[in-house]
Amino acid sequence: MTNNLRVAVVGAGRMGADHIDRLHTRIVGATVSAVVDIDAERASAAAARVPAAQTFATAAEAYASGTVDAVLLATPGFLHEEALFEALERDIPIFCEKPLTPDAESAWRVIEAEQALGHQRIQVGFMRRFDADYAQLGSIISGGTLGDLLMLHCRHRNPSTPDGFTNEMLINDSVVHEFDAVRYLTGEEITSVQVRLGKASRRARNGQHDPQQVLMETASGVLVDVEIFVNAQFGYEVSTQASLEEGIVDIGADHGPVTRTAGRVGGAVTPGFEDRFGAAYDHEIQSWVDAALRGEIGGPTAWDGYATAACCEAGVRAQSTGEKVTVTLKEKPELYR
Ligand SMILES: NC(=O)C1=CN([C@@H]2O[C@H](COP(=O)(O)OP(=O)(O)OC[C@H]3O[C@@H](n4cnc5c(N)ncnc54)[C@H](O)[C@@H]3O)[C@@H](O)[C@H]2O)C=CC1
Ligand SMILES: O=C1[C@@H](O)[C@H](O)[C@@H](O)[C@H](O)[C@H]1O
Repeated sequence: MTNNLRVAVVGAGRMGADHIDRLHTRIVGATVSAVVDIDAERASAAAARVPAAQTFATAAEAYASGTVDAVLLATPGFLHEEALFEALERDIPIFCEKPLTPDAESAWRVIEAEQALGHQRIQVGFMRRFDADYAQLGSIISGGTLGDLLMLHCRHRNPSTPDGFTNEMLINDSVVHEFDAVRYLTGEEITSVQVRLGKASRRARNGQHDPQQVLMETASGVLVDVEIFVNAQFGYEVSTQASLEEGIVDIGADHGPVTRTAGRVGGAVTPGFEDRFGAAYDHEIQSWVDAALRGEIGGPTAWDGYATAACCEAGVRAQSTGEKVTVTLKEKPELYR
């Protein structure tokens, strides 16, 4: 067995370039052997930092080069399904940035393809599971010392959105993280999703109604509310307050020194997800590489991708109806139990 995973990174945009940098500088046991992007300039710019990496316009060309043992997909979510099939056909370790796919039907097709392979190959990029705050909250909840979890109050605020970030993407690209985090923290599936649209910010673009309030219920009745606000200007915030029978727990406050001087008190606001979740991304990719070298996966599965895609689909429907939409999942296949 090799002790160096040669990785092709497909999609060298904001997230792909960040993963290339971490694979090249901080991750042990892997090298970036190929950078794939339809935009040749982007591919070259990202590969320039990694002398050993070749650039390609398509994943197929990278695979044909014979230099690829595993693939990291960081193209937009609507392109993941086809790329996943292509990689599953080669039976190589796959790290797929979230979302697995944007809707339940396409996610289920991926599940079926992985089942046909007979073993798990896909790890989905829900990095919050690798964040220290989330892990600690998870331990408090599962440890039971504060009694049962009753409610979760979540805030998910981004400073602004890139061009092309649609109203559906508030759910499919942003709240998809809360869908996974809620499933992770409660150990339960989400049974319904409702979206409330109130007063909108004048900053919202591309047909977005921003902010939105997303309400969920889990199988045992835990109630969750999320403020998703993607043009919040001030900076980045992903924080949660958990109400348990015997106490309240907060995670996700800005960290760093708080200085009191000249009659003022304050610290720095987190600018973006790269800073808030930098360590979590490092842990998730290291976990993927370590597991891939053993022929396993090291994090959220295609089932997690499917279950969250079903929630996204319900959320997008709820955006237009305002009604509570039930989330119905197919039976969990043996491969994911
Ligand atoms: N886990 C997290 O916190 C985050 C995850 N993401 C996810 O990462 C993925 C990429 O997002 P961003 O980097 O923000 O997007 P981006 O738009 O910055 O980059 C996407 C790249 O894919 C390339 N591309 C498009 N079509 C392609 C094709 N057919 N073949 C090869 N390359 C192609 C584009 O030229 C671009 O360079 C998405 O799935 C997104 O949801 C994004 C931000 C944070
Ligand atoms: O995944 C991410 C982005 O795609 C999304 O657009 C942001 O809202 C999230 O905070 C970030 O983690």
